[in-house]
Amino acid sequence: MMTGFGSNQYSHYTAYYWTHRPTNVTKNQLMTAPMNGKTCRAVQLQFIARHGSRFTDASNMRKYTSVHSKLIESGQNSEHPFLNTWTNDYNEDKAWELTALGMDEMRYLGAKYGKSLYDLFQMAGSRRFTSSNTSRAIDSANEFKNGINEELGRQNTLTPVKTDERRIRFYNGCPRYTKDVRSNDALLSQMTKFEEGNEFKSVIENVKRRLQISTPLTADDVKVIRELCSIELGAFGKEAWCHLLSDEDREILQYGQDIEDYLIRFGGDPLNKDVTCPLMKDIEMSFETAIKQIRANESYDVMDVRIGHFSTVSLLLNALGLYQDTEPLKADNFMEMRDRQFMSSCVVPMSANVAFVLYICDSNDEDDYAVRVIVNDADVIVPGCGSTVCEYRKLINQIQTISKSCDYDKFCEIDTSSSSTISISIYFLFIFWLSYI
Ligand SMILES: O=C(O)[C@@H](COP(=O)(O)O)OP(=O)(O)O
Repeated sequence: MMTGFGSNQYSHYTAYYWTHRPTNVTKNQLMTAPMNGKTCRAVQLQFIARHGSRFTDASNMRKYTSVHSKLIESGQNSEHPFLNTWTNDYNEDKAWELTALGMDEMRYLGAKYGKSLYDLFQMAGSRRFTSSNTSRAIDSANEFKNGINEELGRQNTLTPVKTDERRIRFYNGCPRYTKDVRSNDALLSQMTKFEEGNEFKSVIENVKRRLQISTPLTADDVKVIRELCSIELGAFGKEAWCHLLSDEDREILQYGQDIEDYLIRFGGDPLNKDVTCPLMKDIEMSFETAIKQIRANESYDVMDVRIGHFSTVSLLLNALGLYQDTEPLKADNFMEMRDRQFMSSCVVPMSANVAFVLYICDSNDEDDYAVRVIVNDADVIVPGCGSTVCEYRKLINQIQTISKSCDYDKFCEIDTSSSSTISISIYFLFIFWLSYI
């Protein structure tokens, strides 16, 4: 169960451990970092993550039953006998909820950061935990806390989780982004085209061949089979459904989903950067406040944890300029993009996370701070930084390209000027017609 199945290309439904194996850290491993010949000391952790592995939603749970019935009625062959005994045991009360694996992922991450920044968290200072208002995000934040507490040998003394939709699911409260990106059929047409193309058709034919059935299957049917494979693996450690698809089939199915995610949740539209404004402002403010309070010798947030969703993390990574491909993901370039940077199962699996560790390098120099950026347990170089330990000013410059001049409420307004121009023209035409008759 820990390692998943096959190539683990399950896009949104990839469990964290399947693409990022658990590793051991040593106590205080992140407490120091080198910068320009100095040894810097950790003073703050900002941690932003997608919630842990979860169950699917209720409507998909129902689709499981209809696809299973379709296969049974098609007279599927005897090579997959599990289909004859499989029952849909998914309880709709569990829709969207964390699985045991998801809780484990978040506890693991909490323990990992608790251990690698042990001395930092022994310090006085406040801890901030924020999540969206979904139970999977709140539960994940609590599991992360449990992991830290276990590592520090403490009872549950950390502050409670606060919910804040605007900072965590900033993309949900923005009418312009919804209209121009999420509901933009023209933008999403690349994904639809890919699902109607030859690669996708070959997956459908492969599944039919394995089952020896002639009943037509749809793109949605094979997507449900892929989801059943990953959900059953993640929730129950069962892999029977996975045998209906090959690694190549999964790679094609993932590309279809990655096209959609690239378009609406990553680099596919310029608005995808601007919409991160509330989160980017919050990250900047958390750094700036901590630095100001450190200088004033005051207590500050030594830990600032935010737990959200796929889009929280993917939009943040895109805004930081990470995992950028030179070519866009499109319906006609599957083969060229096989080694792409933006591969959702690796970049944004369940529990995907971005850690910013703030360091002070010279307490006599007010501006001498650095930040180490760690994505899914690996150090990354943010563009403009030049190295994995980044001078604070350089990182803030990158963040400020979005946070500095953004006016989120104004940005999110839908431009009605063209429709109002049409209304005014119709009004004057009507007046003109009245005066004419
Ligand atoms: O449906 C999914 O897989 C994502 C997409 O939703 P947004 O990230 O766009 O809210 O949600 P998640 O599992 O992270 O809650």
